[in-house]
Amino acid sequence: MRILTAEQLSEADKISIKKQQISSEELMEKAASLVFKEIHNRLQTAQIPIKIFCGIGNNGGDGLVVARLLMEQAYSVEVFIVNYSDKRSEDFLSNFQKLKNLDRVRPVLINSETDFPEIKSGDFIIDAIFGIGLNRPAEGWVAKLIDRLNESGAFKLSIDMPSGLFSDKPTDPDSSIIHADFTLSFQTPKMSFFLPESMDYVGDFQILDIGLDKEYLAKLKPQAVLVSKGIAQSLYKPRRKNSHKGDYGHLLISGGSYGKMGSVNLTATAALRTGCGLCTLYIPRCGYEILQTNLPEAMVLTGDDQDFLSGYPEDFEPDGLCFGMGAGTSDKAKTALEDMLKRTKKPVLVDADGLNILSENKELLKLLPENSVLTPHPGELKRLIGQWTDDFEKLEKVKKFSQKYKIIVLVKGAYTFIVNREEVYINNSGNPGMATAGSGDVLSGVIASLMVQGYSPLSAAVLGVYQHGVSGDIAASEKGYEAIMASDIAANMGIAFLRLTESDEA
Ligand SMILES: NC(=O)C1=CN([C@@H]2O[C@H](COP(=O)(O)OP(=O)(O)OC[C@H]3O[C@@H](n4cnc5c(N)ncnc54)[C@H](OP(=O)(O)O)[C@@H]3O)[C@@H](O)[C@H]2O)[C@@H](O)CC1
Ligand SMILES: [K+]
Repeated sequence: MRILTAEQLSEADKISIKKQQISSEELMEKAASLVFKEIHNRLQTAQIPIKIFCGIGNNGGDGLVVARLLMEQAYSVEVFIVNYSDKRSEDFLSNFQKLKNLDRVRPVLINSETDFPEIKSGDFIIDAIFGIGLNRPAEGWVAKLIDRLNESGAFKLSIDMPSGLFSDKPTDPDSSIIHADFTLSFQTPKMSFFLPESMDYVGDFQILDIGLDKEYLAKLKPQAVLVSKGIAQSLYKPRRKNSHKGDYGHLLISGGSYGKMGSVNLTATAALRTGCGLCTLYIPRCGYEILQTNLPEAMVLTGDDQDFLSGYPEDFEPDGLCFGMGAGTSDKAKTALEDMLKRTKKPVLVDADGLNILSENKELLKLLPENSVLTPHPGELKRLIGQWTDDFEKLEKVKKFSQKYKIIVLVKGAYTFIVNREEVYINNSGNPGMATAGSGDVLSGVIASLMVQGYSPLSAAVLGVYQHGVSGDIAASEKGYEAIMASDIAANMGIAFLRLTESDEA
């Protein structure tokens, strides 16, 4: 699914109206009917008090249509017009008239704080105050109304956007923003739904296809692409019957230090569970027995230092390299990374302490082969690219960093972003149980394994992040969030691949 800006969507709105020869009022009726259907499906005419707060633009117009449709089904509905301006939109006005024509309804105008209704925690609030037309923070009594709705404890459903939240630029966290429990949004998800600073305002969300012109939408450059099962399936390369382990690549994983061999174990297990043909581990000597005993499927080479990574194996040509987990940031580990980068032209994956070494020795960034993959979590990212003022600036900085060094950069989080120069992919699989020690080590193993199996680094990153999330979702369904350990994510990778190749009908 492609993520578009407010400007692109309102343009698509106009073009669709023209091409489909419908009026904007008909499009509003269609969009709002879909919202009504979702509510009706869930409430099944339950007589709970529904309070709809409508602005005076088209988002408010949507709210008025939903109000009318709910009333036709005999729901208990009160309508409040948040009368913040006299510039009422045409479609608002025609739907306002239609609503007033129903004799049971008396929409209440809110012009100041004294007009605020009482809101109880058992109310069901529909928020149609502002949508994608928001162009400045909510102010004055409108801001106070938003705060009041938030404090009420009532369930809040936002139409298109939580009111007060910008869709594609930063919103001041001190401004008043509806804290929605659920958002029903039109046509495409919006960028702010996925960013750590704003995602909590959105609650759970669902996208309603209001039928904007597909041909036109396809031509637009998206802000980002939301990775779906379909995209993951299109990247997947089935294994051929007529093949042997040499066809699936030889991965070298370089990392570990005294007390941190578990990270290498996790990365290697994940890599093997993701299907690479061969896996060699390059580690300090203290890890030799540990890994040979724990993971007989992997081969082990050691440097000459007992406790820290050092040097790089002579006369060794793997198909791909993965560096950093548990490696520490000692001078020896730095030299190990430098030696590795000087010896290879193939894209590498650098994670964890490898990223910290790069942050402390920025000159090494220039040695990264083109299309190498970096997998920082927010702390590591900050050390690499410097501080940012908000999530949108962060993303711009990551894009520039990716362009400058010609590399692929992940921004790990609840939604992991995969940034390849100007292109951004957002992953939607996974769950909060995966916020656990070693989860990142497993992810590195998955992506690096795909890289040596002939996937392009970008495909490996997109498919790897998606599969890592699916595997975590399988673990969560079996164990619950709290009990997930990183090794469970590696262990379920096989089922995650079975799920990937299953059609949805099956
Ligand atoms: N595009 C689509 O695909 C479809 C869109 N549809 C619906 O239309 C919605 C967009 O409607 P919209 O453009 O009329 O804007 P909306 O969000 O109702 O705001 C109204 C006006 O408020 C104003 N304003 C802004 N900020 C303000 C502030 N802080 N405080 C006070 N005033 C402020 C500003 O006007 P201004 O005062 O700046 O002239 C703005 O124009 C969209 O979210 C969806 O629900 C569907 O019906 C069909 C398909
Ligand atoms: K809204």
